[in-house]
Amino acid sequence: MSSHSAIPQPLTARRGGRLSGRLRVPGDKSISHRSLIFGLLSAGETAISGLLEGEDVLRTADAVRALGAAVERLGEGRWRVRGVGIGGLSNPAGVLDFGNAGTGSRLMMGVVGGHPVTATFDGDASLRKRPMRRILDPLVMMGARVLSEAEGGRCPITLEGAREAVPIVYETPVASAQIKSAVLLAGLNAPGRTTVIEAEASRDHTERMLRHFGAEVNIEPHGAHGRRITLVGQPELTARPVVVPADPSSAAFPLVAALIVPGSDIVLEGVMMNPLRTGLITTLMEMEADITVLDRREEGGEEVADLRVRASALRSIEVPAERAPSMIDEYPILAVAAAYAEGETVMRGLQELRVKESDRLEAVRAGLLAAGVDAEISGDDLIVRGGRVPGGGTAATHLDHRIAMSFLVLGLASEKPMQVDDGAMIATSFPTFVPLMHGLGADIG
Ligand SMILES: O=C(O)C1=C[C@@H](OP(=O)(O)O)[C@@H](O)[C@H](O)C1
Ligand SMILES: C=C(OP(=O)(O)O)C(=O)O
Repeated sequence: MSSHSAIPQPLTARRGGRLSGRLRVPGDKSISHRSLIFGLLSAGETAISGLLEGEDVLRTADAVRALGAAVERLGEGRWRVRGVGIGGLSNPAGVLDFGNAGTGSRLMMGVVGGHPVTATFDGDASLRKRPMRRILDPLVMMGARVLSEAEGGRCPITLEGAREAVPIVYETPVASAQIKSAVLLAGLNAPGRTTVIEAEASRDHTERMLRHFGAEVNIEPHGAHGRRITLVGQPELTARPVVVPADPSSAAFPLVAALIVPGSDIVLEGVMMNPLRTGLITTLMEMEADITVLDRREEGGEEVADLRVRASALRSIEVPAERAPSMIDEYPILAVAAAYAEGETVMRGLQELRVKESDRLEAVRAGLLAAGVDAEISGDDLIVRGGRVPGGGTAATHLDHRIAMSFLVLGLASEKPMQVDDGAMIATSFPTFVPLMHGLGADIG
């Protein structure tokens, strides 16, 4: 078990003056995990810049090292991975401890599942609750064996990878980039074509990176919103430089803070605008948020832009279920924006929120109630009745970084201060959150 269960760090946010200034949030977490993993699976030296140095990603760096790569930190966000190439993994000496990270653990299960190595995956109390059958099922079809697992397919899990991985055609049971990526990563060491079909398109960073490192990937539309992705197995992956853009899921916190704190005017620099990640921006614009997209450009194979955000009178809306994959991690902070929007906001189709770092549907509802905001869960939908935000309570974070940051943002504009019971997990995805928010003028401490 990792050190995450250490002493809780309560934090309080208070209403203050307007937020202003420019900031760049750290590198994208999804791309950071993947850059290290592709570094491991490539021949040669992968140079990474802008890597997110959050705890989740550092756990992936440790695992990549344990599987045989040389991983070096050269400076802030600058890392170098000397890979072993597909087929070149070694058996790790100890347990692979992924801490709080669903992405790191699940993607690495895919890597191990396609290789003749055996590894034990574990993590903190939150990760131990998360469902892993969704990853193990396709890997078993590809020839991997689950040697041991905790009840219900949970960590700790010992996985023996396939001696000779079998390529499969797999339709994911839920829109999940983690399931898709695990199958494709296992498919890298399988002869022939591995196909993943998803009914709703999930983030495509794995597909983009496969191509960037030299693999052949074919992507076709599937149904109204889905995709069919085919990878040609056993390519020669060659080390390529990776430039990690700023994480839109982290940018979401200062963005919503600027919308709800009266008089605010900020610029978020170089935010990744991959269309499979920008559902929150679309939704906030529908809520009449004043967001101007400036200087759209390309950085490291992804579209990025600067976002100017000014305080806005938000209005409530209905968010359709099919938008969920493009803003899946942003619902907690969207619920905070909804608390400040006049009227009833309905967010549909949020069943996947129940299996994140916490049950986010329930954690958001409970946190809003603690802040004096009327919120309700109806089936898989979340309903927030916004307008007045009294604050003055404590939100329970359940080892969930996004719950912690969301309710701290809420407290920047509520009538009374808002507390979170533990801010320690913020370091998993956005270790500089508190100092960057201070830089804008926010009162969090
Ligand atoms: O592939 C990824 O990098 C991620 C996929 C999403 O999870 P699911 O695949 O479970 O939806 C997301 O919630 C997570 O933060 C990052
Ligand atoms: C769901 C998340 O991450 P993971 O699945 O990697 O733990 C998240 O960062 O919101």
